[in-house]
Amino acid sequence: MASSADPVVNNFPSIRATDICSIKAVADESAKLSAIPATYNSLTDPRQRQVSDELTAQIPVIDFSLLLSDDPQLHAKAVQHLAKACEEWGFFMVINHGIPVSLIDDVISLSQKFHNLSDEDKAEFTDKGVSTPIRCGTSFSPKSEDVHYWRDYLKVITHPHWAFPHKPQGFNDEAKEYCRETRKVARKLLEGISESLDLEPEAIAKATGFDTGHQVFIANLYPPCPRPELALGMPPHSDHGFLALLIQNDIGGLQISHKGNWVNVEPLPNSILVNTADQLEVASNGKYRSVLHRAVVNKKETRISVVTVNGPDLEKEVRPMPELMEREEAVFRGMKFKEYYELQQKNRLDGKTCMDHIRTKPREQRVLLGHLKASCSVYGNEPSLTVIEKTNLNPAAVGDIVGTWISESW
Ligand SMILES: O=C(O)CCC(=O)C(=O)O
Ligand SMILES: [Fe+2]
Repeated sequence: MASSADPVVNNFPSIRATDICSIKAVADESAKLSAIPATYNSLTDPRQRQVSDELTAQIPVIDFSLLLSDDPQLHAKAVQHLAKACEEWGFFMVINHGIPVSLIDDVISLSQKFHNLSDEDKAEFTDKGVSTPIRCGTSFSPKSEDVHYWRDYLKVITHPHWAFPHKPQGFNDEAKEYCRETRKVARKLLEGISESLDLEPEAIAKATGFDTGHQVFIANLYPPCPRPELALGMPPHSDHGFLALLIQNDIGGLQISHKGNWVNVEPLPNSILVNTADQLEVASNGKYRSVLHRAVVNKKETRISVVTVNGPDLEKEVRPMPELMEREEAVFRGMKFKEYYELQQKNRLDGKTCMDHIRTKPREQRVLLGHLKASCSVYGNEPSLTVIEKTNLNPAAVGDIVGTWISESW
């Protein structure tokens, strides 16, 4: 096991993400080295590196054209598939989404070009706080972190008001088109998800102001890392809105948590990867749990991912849908989305802990964690199985909690 006492880690001068503009520049300079700064050593326990490869092929696939179908039976099938994907995985690949491949390719290559601009060229966009429409930086929230992440980011608030960097040339126009397209896909998916909860298709969008809602465009760059087994591009976390839509260059690195296992995501050609996010968990009253995910890095190649996170109106207070409350008890309290978003962005990214601020039933979780810790003389799949047996709980719920616990404790 490597630790900060490992000479391979320690022969690199200590670097804090607060003192650098990008990890890309550090990686470029250190390309021939075999070390990383100890401040980037986040995978301290080998158990955190375990991946369940056999689950990759089981990741659900949603055919978007069926969701749009005029044939009620085909549409109903698609809604059923969505329900299953949201309930069991919180993650799915969307095929036949209608977004041109050329647009996707352009957005990825322009995102890479943006990150390749010099530090001076990017200086005007340096992250000056969560409410700034355009901000670029490195890691996640460097000031609040003990350990940093091997990632540079550009984050732009693209809806309800459009803002975007004016360079490199063409980026603004292509991104505008892409953001519009992904909002359309996200809205349709949200309609299908609404239906799958026995609500009117428009119900969630209307109650939460989706049409004046918040969209963030995030371009992530993960440079090659000399010790990928020690560093993470992004730690385990869930996203803040309803649905996050992700595209990437040909390099893998996204992993999702499924029943306590980390699973590599291998996208189908031309698919868009979708994960359900925190506000959907709130609106569905905990039925569709936001998926815990992370980004791993590799030794040789630069990975680019582009995410649009599509959420409610910042001024709306999001709470479990009132129609669901006729038959259920609320497991979340309402919170203005602006407040939630700022909470999530300002702090250290830490599993799903941000949701603890709005849970009405944190006790249930603590009891579960107690069972889990007590039963955890083994690792991998077994603790979650033990907890499922002991508590008779929904395996997906246990998987989530196990994932959060793994990210907090290991
Ligand atoms: O790059 C990835 O695969 C994950 C990115 C991500 O989770 C995010 O930007 O929130
Ligand atoms: Fe994410």
